[in-house]
Amino acid sequence: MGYFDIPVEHVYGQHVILDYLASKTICSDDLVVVSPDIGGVARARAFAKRLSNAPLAIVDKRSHAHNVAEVMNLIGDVKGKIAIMVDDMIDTAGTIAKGAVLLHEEGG
Ligand SMILES: O=P(O)(O)OC[C@H]1O[C@H](OP(=O)(O)OP(=O)(O)O)[C@H](O)[C@@H]1O
Repeated sequence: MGYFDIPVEHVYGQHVILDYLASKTICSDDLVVVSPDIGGVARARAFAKRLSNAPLAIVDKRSHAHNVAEVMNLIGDVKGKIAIMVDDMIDTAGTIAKGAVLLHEEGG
């Protein structure tokens, strides 16, 4: 698969998380799935569809100039909801942590 010269199987963990959330019997009206950046929208949307078609919200990070702090805006409504952020990887955890702060500020 690109970077390897041996056979590689891509193992998805999504069904484990979906089973866990199903075990919590949370009404889908109380959920919102959040993409922590624009690049993850398709992934988060696919996850939301599998979660009883839960609504979607998106964190839009913008930096208006080099070395200027990012401005984070939320597209969608998380107020009073259980927000589930979906991303493909964590490195420094900056993306997911800043996203969580924003969701909290927005009432999620
Ligand atoms: O834990 P962190 O250090 O924040 O890194 C993880 C983030 O980096 C990647 O996104 P990227 O910044 O490449 O943006 P993209 O997915 O929109 O291309 C990845 O999709 C995560 O969102």
